[in-house]
Amino acid sequence: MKTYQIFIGNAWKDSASGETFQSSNPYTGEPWAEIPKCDARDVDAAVDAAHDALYHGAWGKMSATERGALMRKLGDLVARDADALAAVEVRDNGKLLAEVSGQVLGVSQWLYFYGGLADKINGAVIPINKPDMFTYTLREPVGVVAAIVPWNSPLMLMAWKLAPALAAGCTMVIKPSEHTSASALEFAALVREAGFPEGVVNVVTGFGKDVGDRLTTHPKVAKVAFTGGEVAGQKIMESAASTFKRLTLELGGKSAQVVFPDADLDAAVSGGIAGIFAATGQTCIAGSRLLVHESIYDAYVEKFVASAKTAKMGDPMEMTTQVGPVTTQPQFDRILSYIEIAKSEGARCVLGGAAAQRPECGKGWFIEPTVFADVRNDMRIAQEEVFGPVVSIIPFKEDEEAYELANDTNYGLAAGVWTSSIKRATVAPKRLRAGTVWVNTYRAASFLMPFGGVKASGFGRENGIEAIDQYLETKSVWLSYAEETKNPFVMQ
Ligand SMILES: NC(=O)C1=CN([C@@H]2O[C@H](COP(=O)(O)OP(=O)(O)OC[C@H]3O[C@@H](n4cnc5c(N)ncnc54)[C@H](O)[C@@H]3O)[C@@H](O)[C@H]2O)C=CC1
Ligand code: BAL
Repeated sequence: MKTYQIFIGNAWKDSASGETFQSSNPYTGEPWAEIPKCDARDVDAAVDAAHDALYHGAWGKMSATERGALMRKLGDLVARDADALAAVEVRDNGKLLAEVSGQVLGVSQWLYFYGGLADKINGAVIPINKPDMFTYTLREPVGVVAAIVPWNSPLMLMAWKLAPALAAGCTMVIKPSEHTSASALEFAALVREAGFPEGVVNVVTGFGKDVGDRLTTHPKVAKVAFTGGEVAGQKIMESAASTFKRLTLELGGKSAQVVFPDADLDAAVSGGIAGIFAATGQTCIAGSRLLVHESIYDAYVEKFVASAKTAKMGDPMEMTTQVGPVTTQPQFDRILSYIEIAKSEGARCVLGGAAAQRPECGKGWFIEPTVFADVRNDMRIAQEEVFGPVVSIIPFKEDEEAYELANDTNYGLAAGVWTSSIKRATVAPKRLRAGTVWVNTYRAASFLMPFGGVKASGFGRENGIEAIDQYLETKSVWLSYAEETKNPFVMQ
């Protein structure tokens, strides 16, 4: 067992209560880490440290160029320790090392990119329509940011918030998921080593009801950046309302991949597999609905099942493993319950449909890659987020019907399109109501490309240059050089 401490004001501490909880390795089902169980007292200390760093400490006084340099140094340290960070993430999360390694190096990329942008944030001189006035805008940090992070890609989703927030000049309190707290605490050690002033980055661990709730109601927290489930997202919106916090919410999805009759079938099968079995289906952008044209439906289902059948399950540390365990016991139970719901609704299970009993899966929380065919879009399995390796394949006849089906969900995070027609490749992204549309590819991401959802998938955008705007306020400055004040009883 490894025992962790929380990180406040560049110092390691136990939780105020002294209590801890355990985190387990999803591959073995065994606990491996002891994590501090924080409460409102720890949150208050972390928020005070972040507030002081911004408004009274070194960070608020530092030039943007110096901030950027620190961020790039942190990026170097993450790259130096990438293997160790990835190993911690795999142990805690069960995600494949093959994917986690890329995500950890991505943390460096995000820090380099946003570090480079830090001193390119500028307001504007406004050529005002009034005499004897000089007017300009300042772009200032929004304040203390609470980053509430889920368990599916812990370090990567933390970096998507941390990098633009630090570039904007904000300070942060990070709350990782109670299921995967370790990697954020390992990362915090690098923040200190890089030489960040105390209080700029703080990490508190614990549960949504204790830590999350205090963070989202704390009067000194100006903004909450959240990735997670729809239910928690709604609660956060309600809590944040009392203190008018800015919000970015990146919630779930029920993303559709549309396979048109002119698609390259092998590529569309491979893209379908990438959409639902990568990360064991535990991604907000999982392509959990495959809408396939009726003329190629049977051929597609046959090829898809044949390909999914060969997926190698087992130890996520093995680079050849393709489907790892699900991250948490509650998630394991939830996925199995959705499989039973789908069966009871009359969906035809053509692959999997149970917990994996393979010897290579040991005592881990493994679910067989599961394929339901002949699903109707109004079934719960096609409407609700399962967050596991379970896909619904739905036939369609006309393009128009495909767009209607794809959009017929509360969510709007992502969509995929498979076609060789330039017309369809151009029309479909316009017709699909989603924050991201991939054409002849799926699940590509970059620090350069904005990411976020519409409808119940949330609002605000992470990544890309515009993500910085989510962490800035615009201040308008009016400077008069008039010789005399006009009538003071009317608007100037
Ligand atoms: N958009 C995404 O990437 C994710 C979506 N989900 C969806 O959410 C479902 C439930 O998963 P959970 O583990 O329960 O996710 P969750 O949304 O409850 O947890 C995400 C984070 O929010 C925190 N949190 C929970 N309730 C909170 C509250 N009231 N105030 C502040 N913070 C709070 C948690 O402690 C964790 O750090 C999943 O089955 C999946 O459908 C889950 C994780 C990531
Ligand atoms: N570390 C993920 C599994 C858990 O302890 O919830």
